[in-house]
Amino acid sequence: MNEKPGIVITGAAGRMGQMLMRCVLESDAVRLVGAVVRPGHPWVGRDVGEAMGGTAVGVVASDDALEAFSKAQAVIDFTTPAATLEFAALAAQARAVHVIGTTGFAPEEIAALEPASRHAVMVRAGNMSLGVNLLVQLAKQVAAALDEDFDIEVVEYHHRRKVDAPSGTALMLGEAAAEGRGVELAQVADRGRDGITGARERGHIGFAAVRAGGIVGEHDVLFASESERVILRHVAEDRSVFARGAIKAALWGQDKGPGAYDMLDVLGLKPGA
Ligand SMILES: NC(=O)C1=CN([C@@H]2O[C@H](COP(=O)(O)OP(=O)(O)OC[C@H]3O[C@@H](n4cnc5c(N)ncnc54)[C@H](OP(=O)(O)O)[C@@H]3O)[C@@H](O)[C@H]2O)C=CC1
Ligand SMILES: O=C(O)C1=N[C@H](C(=O)O)C[C@H](O)C1
Repeated sequence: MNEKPGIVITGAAGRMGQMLMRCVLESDAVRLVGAVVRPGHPWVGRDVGEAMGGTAVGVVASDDALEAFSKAQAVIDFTTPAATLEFAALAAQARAVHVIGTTGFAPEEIAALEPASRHAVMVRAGNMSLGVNLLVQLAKQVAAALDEDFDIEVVEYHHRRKVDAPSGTALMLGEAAAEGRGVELAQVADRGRDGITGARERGHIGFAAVRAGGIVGEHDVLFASESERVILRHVAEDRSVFARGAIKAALWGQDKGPGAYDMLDVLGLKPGA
């Protein structure tokens, strides 16, 4: 390919959608070729640069996802589980790399993404930052090194508008800790404690979610015994860290075969890579 890969952003008017468009427009490696918004959205037919309060960039927001995807080499999608399921089928039809940052999927929705990944590259991660993906590996290592005398708790902090809990990142960290311990997260997860819960069960992995103000995203993995504590912590300072990771994934996917991948693949952090 002698041209920079063309990118379509879905959920273009959203918090991540706007950040993604800014980062794609600033990038020397990719170009913005489309922006998809919900049918009936006030941005339909408007130049997205102007819609974001700036100057025109020559890309008009559309509610026709398939038409937009057919002109693109990659679709970057931070929307909702229902929208992402629709976009997965359309991205596969257009043979575009589908980078999925959306979180809050039910297990059956994750399973429903699989058919699309047989036809095109799909990269999905609850967090696209380098730091969190490193932390995932560290959480696994620490969990493997410390026995069940250490209770594991994942604590996450996000802005007041976040709609899903635990965060996608918290679940990635919990999965990694469970893997390090050699257990199934579903068998040991404590989610949503309230009321007379009884004492904490040995070996369980707890989750707690704080929602307040404009917090971009912070995650702690706490390992606590009776006599000491280890805390692994990541703080996202601004949303561009997620957007830059997603662009990296879109570029990485250009020469890969169809399949389901994650950011550990993109960043070369998979054990044995
Ligand atoms: N993996 C990662 O690194 C990160 C993941 N995220 C995740 O990304 C997702 C989005 O977050 P955020 O940007 O804060 O949320 P927003 O609510 O700000 O944005 C979501 C956007 O998706 C749009 N949308 C929903 N359905 C459709 C549809 N069918 N067609 C077109 N557009 C649609 C919404 O439009 P409307 O308002 O009209 O409904 C909205 O503009 C969340 O799941 C979040 O957890 C966030 C940051 C980092
Ligand atoms: O909704 C958000 O904002 C974020 N969502 C992701 C998650 O659910 O982990 C990633 C990041 O923490 C911001």
